[in-house]
Amino acid sequence: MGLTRSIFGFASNGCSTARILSSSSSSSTLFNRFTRLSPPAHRCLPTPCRSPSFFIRQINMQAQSIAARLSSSGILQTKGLIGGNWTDAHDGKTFEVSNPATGEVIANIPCMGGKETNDAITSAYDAFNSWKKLTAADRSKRLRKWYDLIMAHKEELGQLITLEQGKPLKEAIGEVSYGAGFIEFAAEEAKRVYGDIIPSPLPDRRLFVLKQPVGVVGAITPWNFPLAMITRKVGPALACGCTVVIKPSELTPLTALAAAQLSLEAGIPPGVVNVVMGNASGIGEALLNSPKVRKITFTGSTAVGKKLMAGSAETVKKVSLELGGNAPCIVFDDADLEVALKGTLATKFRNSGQTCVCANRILVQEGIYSKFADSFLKAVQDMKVGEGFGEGVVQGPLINEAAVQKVETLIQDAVSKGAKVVLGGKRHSLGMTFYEPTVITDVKNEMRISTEEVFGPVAPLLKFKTEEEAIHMANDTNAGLAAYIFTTNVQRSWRVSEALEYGIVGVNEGLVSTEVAPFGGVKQSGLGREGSKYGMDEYLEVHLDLNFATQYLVNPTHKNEQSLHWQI
Ligand SMILES: NC(=O)c1ccc[n+]([C@@H]2O[C@H](COP(=O)([O-])OP(=O)(O)OC[C@H]3O[C@@H](n4cnc5c(N)ncnc54)[C@H](O)[C@@H]3O)[C@@H](O)[C@H]2O)c1
Ligand SMILES: O=CCCC(=O)O
Repeated sequence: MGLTRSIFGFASNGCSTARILSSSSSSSTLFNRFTRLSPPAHRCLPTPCRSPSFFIRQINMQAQSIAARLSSSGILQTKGLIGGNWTDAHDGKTFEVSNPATGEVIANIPCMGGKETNDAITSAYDAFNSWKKLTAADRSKRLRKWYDLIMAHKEELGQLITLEQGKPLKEAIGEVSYGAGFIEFAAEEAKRVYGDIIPSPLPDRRLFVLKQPVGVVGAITPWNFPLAMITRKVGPALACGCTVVIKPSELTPLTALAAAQLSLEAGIPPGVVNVVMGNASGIGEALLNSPKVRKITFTGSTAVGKKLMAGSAETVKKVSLELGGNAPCIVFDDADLEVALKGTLATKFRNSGQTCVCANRILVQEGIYSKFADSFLKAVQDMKVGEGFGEGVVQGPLINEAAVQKVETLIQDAVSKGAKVVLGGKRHSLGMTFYEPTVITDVKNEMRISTEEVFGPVAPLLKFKTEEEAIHMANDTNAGLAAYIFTTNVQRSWRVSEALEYGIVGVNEGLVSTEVAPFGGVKQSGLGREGSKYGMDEYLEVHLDLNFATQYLVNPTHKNEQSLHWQI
């Protein structure tokens, strides 16, 4: 118990469970390392003590001071948010959130399930009635204020992301700006939810098309972008007049809770934004089963997305799915080598390769293959791996042990089928879930490393001869999220881009995500789009008002003598 310290500076006491959780440094680390393998639902534990619930155990000085600053800034929350109230689980259970770089427990969070989710749905349903009736200008102002607050807390939110997700601080702060951008864009777009007036076939009818908010939205998000994957949904949902129940990943709930706290400060009324987390399947079932939830918006794996889509059928909910990718990155002989290298490195190693739009297969034409491979190898060799807060670090840890094991399995499979590891290919000497930046050559499109999403810092190089072969290889997958091509031939750039069966194609560009453009996939990479005006449509229903009241404009004594022809 002696080593257990809350960031508020006093030792917790009287909590037998806390004692169990805070055993010696090494066993604590080991415990956390392995518990991150299990589904969060299985990690629900009795609440260790009444308050505070935010602990940092055996942390290094840097993490400790970051935690203290985060706490004193008041944006840190460690309970669920239901109807504007910070809430514990009804049975007092909690689960641990830990730092993937060190295994240290950062916080104990209420382990919520179906009951709390139903409460959150009720709150969101009640709040919907008044939120949808605010003027668009009013909703816009509050969203703008939320954006401003997030940007004002950019550094702290970035630190929080690095603490719970592991990405380098610079990238984490970049995610905050990127994520906030979706709220800023939605704040502007809220004022432009236009309808239509359709020319009527009859003189005394008017046909108005109104756009109305869908209703209560269940938003389920992954751990790889703990803020941006939430704002990309919640910004437009709120702008359109919907209310939300957010279920962030149990691996990274703290950023979601901090963002929710800022939404309250921004004047977004209680119940409009709710956050529950803990038992993913219990929460999912409650969201799916409730007829009050009219929309499920999900970002995550294709397997879970399919389940949610099937589960939405019973109550016929609208569904948006942002699922896994298998991005080909095609480098043609005529590519500008510098541009191709820069773009490929950016798309491959962003977030330690844990991005749905990361290059999963790097297809290089035979004429430039050796030159590209040599330069690529040199650049990857220079990448600094370490804890996200470390100076000059460009690659942090993977999210958990399961992620490392997946990478290992895919590499073993590729090597057993003839691929060669030319760089890395093993765990990093830093231990934990750090993995060496890796380059593999002689990869074939049939290997598992090409057909499955790697989600790690592994660059598989494949060789191709012709443009047709490259297009065939690129499209030979069930996924269809992002693809990249590098060429200086303008005709080819158009031709190949349009032949690729993908929602997004980067041409001489490795970073394709922005709030002003539609983001989303085709085939099994998903349904719908996020960002831009298209992202707004996902939260709107089309309402037709076929209005005969205009008879009184034509002639006050006018009789309904004419009908639309299909009613005759
Ligand atoms: N297309 C995109 O925009 C996009 C963006 C980011 C991540 N992703 C994908 O997400 C995956 C990585 O994220 P992940 O590991 O968190 O994915 P995941 O599918 O395991 O989990 C995503 C979310 O779903 C929840 N969940 C899991 N089972 C559930 C259930 N039965 N009911 C309700 N919720 C459930 C999780 O707790 C989490 O909050 C990758 O495949 C990646 O490509 C896609
Ligand atoms: O992981 C997928 C989302 C990444 C992005 O928005 O660029």
